[in-house]
Amino acid sequence: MSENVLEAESIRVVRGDQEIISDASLSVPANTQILVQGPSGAGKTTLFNILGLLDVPTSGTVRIANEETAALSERKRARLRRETIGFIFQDFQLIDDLTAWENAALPQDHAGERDEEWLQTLFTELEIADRADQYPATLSGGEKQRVAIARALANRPDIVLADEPTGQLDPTTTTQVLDLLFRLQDTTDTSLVVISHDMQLQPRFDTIVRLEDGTIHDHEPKTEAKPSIDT
Ligand SMILES: Nc1ncnc2c1ncn2[C@@H]1O[C@H](COP(=O)(O)OP(=O)(O)OP(=O)(O)O)[C@@H](O)[C@H]1O
Repeated sequence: MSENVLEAESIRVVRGDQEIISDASLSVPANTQILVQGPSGAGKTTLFNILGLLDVPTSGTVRIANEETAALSERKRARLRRETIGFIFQDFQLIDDLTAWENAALPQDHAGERDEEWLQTLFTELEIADRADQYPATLSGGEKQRVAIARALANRPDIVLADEPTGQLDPTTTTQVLDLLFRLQDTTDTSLVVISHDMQLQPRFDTIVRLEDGTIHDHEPKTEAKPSIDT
């Protein structure tokens, strides 16, 4: 049995006549932080969608919780996604007519079971307990992203995938949101995979992977954590 929470192997993605990802492999061990960095147009969002089971590759395999996902029905993929992955997006993707609390509870509601105590812990840790009844339109960008972090962790996922999570935040708010995200990542034993073009995020991560022209070029592990990347 592999100890990796996610393994992507030989991923190739072709859309129309364009090869967006040529041959990318990524292993994500439990409780690690990985930054996938690359310039605009490198294929980061495409890779994010593949790793998060939101899209399927042209070829290659994605295993999550040791489950090979290629042959799964859309229903089973959705269930695996809900049970094992939390998502954070650049534009927050909160639902306007739900309160902060209701937005964060959505993954639990989809799974059929509310855990109000865990939600309360998340809101307290993220310092938004006093914002629970507010609607997204009345929240700042940093508060919206903290609600999105609560939503990502609501079902205690093995892995949190974040696509440019600080892209709409100013530098001070970026620091605050990342501090909270890393603290929760550590206390929940979740693996965090952040996809971003922002070079300033680098010093905070155990492992940095570069995605360029659809290919993963190298990785720079800074600690004993052992994510392995092959090109
Ligand atoms: N469905 C699609 N059909 C055709 N081309 C696509 C499709 N999706 C993405 N592309 C192209 O693939 C390339 C990579 O896109 P992607 O959004 O994954 O890059 P990115 O690294 O996330 O870029 P950015 O940082 O600017 O958001 C781009 O040239 C894009 O136009």
